[in-house]
Amino acid sequence: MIKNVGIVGAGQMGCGIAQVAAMAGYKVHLYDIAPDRIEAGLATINGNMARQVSSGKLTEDERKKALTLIKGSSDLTDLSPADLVIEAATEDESIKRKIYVAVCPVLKPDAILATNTSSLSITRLASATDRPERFMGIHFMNPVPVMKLVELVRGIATEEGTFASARQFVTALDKTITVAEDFPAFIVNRILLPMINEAIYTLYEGVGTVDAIDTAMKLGANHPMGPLQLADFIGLDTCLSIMQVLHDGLADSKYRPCPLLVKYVEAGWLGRKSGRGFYDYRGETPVPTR
Ligand SMILES: CC(=O)CC(=O)SCCNC(=O)CCNC(=O)[C@H](O)C(C)(C)COP(=O)(O)OP(=O)(O)OC[C@H]1O[C@@H](n2cnc3c(N)ncnc32)[C@H](O)[C@@H]1OP(=O)(O)O
Ligand SMILES: NC(=O)C1=CN([C@@H]2O[C@H](COP(=O)(O)OP(=O)(O)OC[C@H]3O[C@@H](n4cnc5c(N)ncnc54)[C@H](OP(=O)(O)O)[C@@H]3O)[C@@H](O)[C@H]2O)C=CC1
Repeated sequence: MIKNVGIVGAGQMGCGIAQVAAMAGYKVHLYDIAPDRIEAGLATINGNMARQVSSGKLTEDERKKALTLIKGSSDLTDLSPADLVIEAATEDESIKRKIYVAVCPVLKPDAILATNTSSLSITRLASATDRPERFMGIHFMNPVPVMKLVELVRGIATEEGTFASARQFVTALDKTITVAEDFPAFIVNRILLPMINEAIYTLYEGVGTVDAIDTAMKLGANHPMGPLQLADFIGLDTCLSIMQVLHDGLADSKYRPCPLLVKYVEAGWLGRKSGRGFYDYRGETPVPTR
């Protein structure tokens, strides 16, 4: 029975997962290596809930109750009471593997460890843990409080009890589950990221400007965000990592990351989270960078 949830990584996804878990009544501990990340994350969660109170989706009492359920620290041992830990750190296999090596000795023997990875092999990540049978992918979508879908992904060793507990947890968050097999980038990103990468090629080849491409897809295909706006929202570092996993894992040149995407990431232009990507967010309204 899951009661205590630990989250590793207080970025946009970790904080979103913390928010929805606390709103469903789970006790949440948010861990990040950087204490300022945790502070900023808790402030974002507070702001999101305050907005929900103003729009009448949440009462002030519910907000206060949910907030008291979330604690944060940079001390890994605070994850020891967790029945389920969801790792939502940077999309980099070596970072995730190091986290598992550090976190496993702290956890209860029967605790479940899950990853929110967008693309990496669950079976390969599981091999860096001491509990492959209690390890799986629980892949939330961004923004977590708004998006209904969660992909569940089993590794080769994932036990049925682990899967059933994850299903029960995600259902309690009022999300809809889809099951994906353990192939690079699963279902959503296998389809979405090549589209985003193609939009970046469209920009790179001068077929259209940032504004033309995003307007075309918003008004011409009824997408809520243009693909370049969405890439900035996801994070260009994450988009590049997913394309690299698709390219390496499926060995097909159609997944070649666009050189312009590589250049933006090398510049540290990671999208909204760093203040600049295909748009510049440092002013009052986002301005296209091309
Ligand atoms: C990379 C991966 O591994 C997988 C992925 O996640 S891929 C990305 C998947 N996500 C998408 O494709 C998102 C596409 N975009 C959208 O659906 C919409 O633009 C959107 C839901 C993000 C915003 O919708 P919108 O109508 O333009 O904005 P807006 O009216 O301001 O917001 C709608 C609601 O969402 C909430 N919201 C918007 N952004 C939010 C955020 N970042 N965090 C929390 N809540 C947010 C708003 O507060 C608002 O809630 P209320 O109705 O309670 O006030
Ligand atoms: N962005 C998206 O749309 C989606 C992302 N995901 C996945 O979720 C995960 C997180 O993505 P997202 O939240 O966007 O990324 P962010 O960059 O917003 O957050 C990642 C967080 O992990 C922290 N971190 C890095 N190394 C460690 C470590 N060793 N221990 C603890 N924390 C660490 C980072 O800190 P610092 O910045 O200080 O390095 C940062 O706070 C990734 O696996 C991503 O693929 C899944 C669905 C959607």
